[in-house]
Amino acid sequence: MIQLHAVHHHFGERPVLRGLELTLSERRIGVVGGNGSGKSTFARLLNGLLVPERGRVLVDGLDTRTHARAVRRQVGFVFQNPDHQIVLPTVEEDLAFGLKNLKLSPADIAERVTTALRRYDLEALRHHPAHLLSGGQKQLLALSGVLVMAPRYIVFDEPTTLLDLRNRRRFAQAIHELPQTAIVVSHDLELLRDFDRVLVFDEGRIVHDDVPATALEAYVRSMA
Ligand SMILES: Nc1ncnc2c1ncn2[C@@H]1O[C@H](COP(=O)(O)OP(=O)(O)OP(=O)(O)O)[C@@H](O)[C@H]1O
Repeated sequence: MIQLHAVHHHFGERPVLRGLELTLSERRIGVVGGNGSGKSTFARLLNGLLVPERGRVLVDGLDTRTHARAVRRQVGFVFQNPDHQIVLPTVEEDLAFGLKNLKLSPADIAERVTTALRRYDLEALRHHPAHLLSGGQKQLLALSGVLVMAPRYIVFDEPTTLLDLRNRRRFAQAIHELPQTAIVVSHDLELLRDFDRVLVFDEGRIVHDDVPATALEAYVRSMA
C-alpha cells in the first residue's frame, strides 16, 4: 500500500501539489489531468525520486524521505522516454546493470536476465545495441529493466506516448499482464479503461477519484 499524507509541493513560487491525502491499494491505478496539473510530480514522489516539501509518502509503511533506498527497490519507475532509462550498450548488459548493484551471484543474474528477455521476445536481441532498437522494443526493454529488479509496484509516466498503435497495444497488454501493482500516468485514456481506479488531477489537486468510467467521463467533460 502507498499512502500520501498532507503532501504539498512547490517549484519556486508555484504550488504544484496541494494537500494530497491518498491511500493507493488497487492493482491498476490510472492518473490523468491537463498539462502541468502535477501528475509527473506526483508520480516521482511515489518512489522517492522526489520527496515532498511538506507531508509524507509511505510505501508499505516506509517513508520515502528516510528509507529512500528501500523504497526505490520496491517501486520501479518507467519513464516516458526509454532513452532516459537505457544506460548500457547492449540489451543484455542493460538488463544486468541494476542486478549487479543488488550483489546477486552471476548465475542468478544470468537467470533473471534470460527470463526477462523471454518475457517480451527480446531473446534474439540479447547482444543487439540497445540504442538501435525500435521505439516499442526500447520501451519493452525499459520495462524489462524494471521487472528484473522484482519491484512490488511499478509507476509509469506516460509510457505509450512515443509508441505507434501496434506497440501501444502491445505495451498496454504488457501492463495488463503484470502481476505487480501499476500506477500509470497517461493521456491515453483507452489504456486506463479497464483499470480499478482513476485519479484526475487539476492544478495540483485530485478533483475526481473513481472507477474509470466515471472519472474519465468527468475528465473529458472538464476538458470540453
Ligand atoms: N523540476 C522542476 N522545476 C520547476 N518546475 C517544475 C519542475 N518539474 C515540474 N515543474 C512545474 O510543475 C508543474 C507541474 O508539472 P508536472 O510535470 O508534474 O505536470 P504534468 O501534469 O505531468 O504535465 P504534463 O501532462 O504536461 O506532462 C508545471 O508547471 C511544471 O512546469
